[in-house]
Amino acid sequence: MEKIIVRGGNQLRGKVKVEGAKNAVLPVIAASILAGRGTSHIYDVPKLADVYTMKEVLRNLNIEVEYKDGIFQVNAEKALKTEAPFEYVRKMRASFLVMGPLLARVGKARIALPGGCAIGSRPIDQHLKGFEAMGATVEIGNGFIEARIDGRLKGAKIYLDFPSVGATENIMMAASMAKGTTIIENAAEEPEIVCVANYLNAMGAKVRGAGTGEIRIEGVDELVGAKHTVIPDRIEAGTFMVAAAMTQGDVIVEGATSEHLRPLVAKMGEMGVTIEEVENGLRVIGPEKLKPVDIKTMPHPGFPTDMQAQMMALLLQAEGTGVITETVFENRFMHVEEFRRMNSNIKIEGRSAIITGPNKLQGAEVAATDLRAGAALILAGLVADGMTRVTELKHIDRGYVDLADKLRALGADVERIVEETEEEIENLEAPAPLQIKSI
Ligand SMILES: CC(=O)N[C@H]1[C@@H](OP(=O)(O)OP(=O)(O)OC[C@H]2O[C@@H](n3ccc(=O)[nH]c3=O)[C@H](O)[C@@H]2O)O[C@H](CO)[C@@H](O)[C@@H]1O
Ligand SMILES: C=C(OP(=O)(O)O)C(=O)O
Repeated sequence: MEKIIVRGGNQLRGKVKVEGAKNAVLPVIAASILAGRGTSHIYDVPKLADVYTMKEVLRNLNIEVEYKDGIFQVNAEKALKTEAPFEYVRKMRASFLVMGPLLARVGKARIALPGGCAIGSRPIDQHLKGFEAMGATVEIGNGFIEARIDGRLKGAKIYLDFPSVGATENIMMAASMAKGTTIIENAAEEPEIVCVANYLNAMGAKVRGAGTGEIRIEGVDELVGAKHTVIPDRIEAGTFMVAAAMTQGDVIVEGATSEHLRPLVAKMGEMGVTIEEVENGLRVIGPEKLKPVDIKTMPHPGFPTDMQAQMMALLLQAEGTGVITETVFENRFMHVEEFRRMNSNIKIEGRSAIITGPNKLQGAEVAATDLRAGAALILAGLVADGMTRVTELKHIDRGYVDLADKLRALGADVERIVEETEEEIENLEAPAPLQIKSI
C-alpha cells in the first residue's frame, strides 16, 4: 500500500509551478469529440489519473488519442461508439461529460449512471433537463442513461436550477452543434467554463457570454480539431498557497492567477497572510499568527468548495473560532473525522464546521476520504507534531501531480513510500507453489 509520510515542523520556501487545471482539461478533452475533422492538440495537460481515465473513455469510443510530454492529441474522425461503461464513470464522474458531445455528433449516448460519491449524491438532472429541452429523449435503466435524438439537437432556452459546472459544460458542448440558438440561464461562471468555451470557439463554435450567468450558443454544422492551452489549476495553486501560509513560509506559486483566486486571496488576506502579485504568479508569506475567518462555499465567484478542506487545515492554526459553511455539496466534511484523529477541535452543526484554534496537531495515520480531503491532511501534517501517514492516495492522484515531491522541493519533510500491509506481508512470505517441469 502506498502512503505519504509527513513530518511536521519545516517552513516552506522557494518556487513551485502549477499544472494545467484538472477541471478544465477533462471537459476540454470531452469537447474534442465534437470535431468531425482534424486533430486537436491540447497543451499543458497534467499527468493525472483522471486524464488517463478520460483517455481510456475516448479510446473506448473509437477515438484516436495520444498523450505525450503534456500534449494530448485527439482525432475523432472515425465512426464513433456511443457507450461509456461503469468501470470509467465509477472512477471519475467527469466521464459523464462525453454525453453532450456524443449526442451532438451522433445522436446517441449510453453512459453508466454515475451514482453518489464521498462528497454527496451528485445528481445529473440538470444535464438531462438540458438535453431534453434540446429535443433528446432520455431513458434510465439497467444502470445506464441513454439519450437519443433523430437528426440534430435543437437550440433551446435552458434555465439551470443551480449553476452546475458540469451541466453548463455538457449543455454548452451539445448546443455548439445544435440547430439554432441555445441560451443557458443561471449558468456556472467558473474560469474552467471560459476555458472550454474558448476551445469550442477555436474549433469553430459560436459561444458568447461564458464566464457570466447567461451563455448564448449559436449552433454550427461542423467543428474541426484545434490547438488549445489549458488554464493553470487554481485549486492546486490554492493548495500550495495554504501550505506556505500554514508553515510561516515564503513561496512563489508560479501560474497562480489572482483573477481566478479572488475569494481565496481575500480570505487568506483577512487571516493575516501576505499575498503579492509577482511576475507569472503569486508570492505567499505566512504570518506568525493567523486570525480566524468565516467561510461559505458558493458557486464562482464565491469561495470554491474545492478549497474548503485545505482552508479548514489553515483555520486549525488560527487563534480563535472560525466557521466554514459548505453549501455546494451536502456531505463534504469527511475530512473532519480524520482531522480529529490529529487532535483537532472541530464541531459540526448541520452544514457548518466550527473550528477553534490554535490546535496542537499530532501526527496520526489518516485516510484521504476524497481528493481535496487528502491534500488537506497532508497540509495539516506539515505543522503537526511527529509523523502523519496519509493513505488512500488514489484520490489524491486524481487531482495532484507529484504533490509529495513538489512539497519536498519547497523544504517539507514529505515522502511517498510503499509500505506493505500485514496481509500483503503474509502473502509475500507464503512460499511460492513448487513448479515441476517435465523434461
Ligand atoms: C470535473 C469538475 O469540474 N469537477 C468540479 C465540478 O463538479 P460538478 O460539475 O460535478 O459540480 P456541479 O457544479 O455540477 O455540482 C454542484 C452542486 O449541484 C448539484 N447538481 C449538479 C448537477 C445536476 O444536474 N444536479 C444537481 O443537483 C450537485 O449535486 C452539487 O451539489 O464543480 C464542482 C463545484 O464547483 C467542483 O467541486 C468539482 O471539482
Ligand atoms: C470534487 C472534485 O472533483 P470531481 O468533480 O472530479 O470529483 C475536485 O476536484 O475537488
